[in-house]
Amino acid sequence: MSKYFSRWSDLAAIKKELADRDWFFGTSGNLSIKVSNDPVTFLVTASGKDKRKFTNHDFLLVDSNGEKLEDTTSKPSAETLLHAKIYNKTNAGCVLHVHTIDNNVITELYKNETHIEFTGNEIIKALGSWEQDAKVSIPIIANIAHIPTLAEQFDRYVNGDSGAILIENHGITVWGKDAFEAKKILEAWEFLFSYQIKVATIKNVVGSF
Ligand SMILES: CSC[C@@H](O)[C@@H](O)C(=O)COP(=O)(O)O
Ligand SMILES: [Zn+2]
Repeated sequence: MSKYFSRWSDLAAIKKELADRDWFFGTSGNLSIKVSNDPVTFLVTASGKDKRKFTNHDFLLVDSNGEKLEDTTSKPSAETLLHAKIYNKTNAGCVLHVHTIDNNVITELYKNETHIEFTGNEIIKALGSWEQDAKVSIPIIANIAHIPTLAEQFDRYVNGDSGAILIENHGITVWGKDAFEAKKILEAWEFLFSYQIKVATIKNVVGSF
């Protein structure tokens, strides 16, 4: 099987897992997987589709600028430029972007903060930090409608082969060396967001008595 088809099936598999989690509300979300390094090419989800549905037109191949390399009427994701920033700058092999209630609410809870820090939770090990009392931090950037401007802001925090960035009241983008790692990172952050929101809610309710 060519690399193209093998990567296609890897991306379809992760898309199915995220769809099973119901993380693709209202056509939101976009996913990509690297196909080649030199030149950089990657498969990215087609724009505007319901990512819970599975068709032969779900993904298209694009170049390092996010321009399509296939003769198709499909358009690459509106946020392809964010994926391109990661592949051009790091050795990441997979990028996942989802809008969840938790990843939106957490940015509201930490409005005016540039980062959110988490410590004291076992799931932090899934983010690669194994030491006692490890701290992890995720940046929050403003949600700018003009994608090239958003991509410039986003690029400031693309600093390693794996990582995650929150976009305020929009969603999260994570990346890792392959689909397995990217999904692990995504799930660990979503766990931390959900945990933090529940703790904050309980403390608020208890505090009001
Ligand atoms: C309807 S969700 C809003 C979109 O603008 C975007 O944020 C998104 O995640 C999906 O856009 P897409 O172009 O389908 O990749
Ligand atoms: Zn989005």
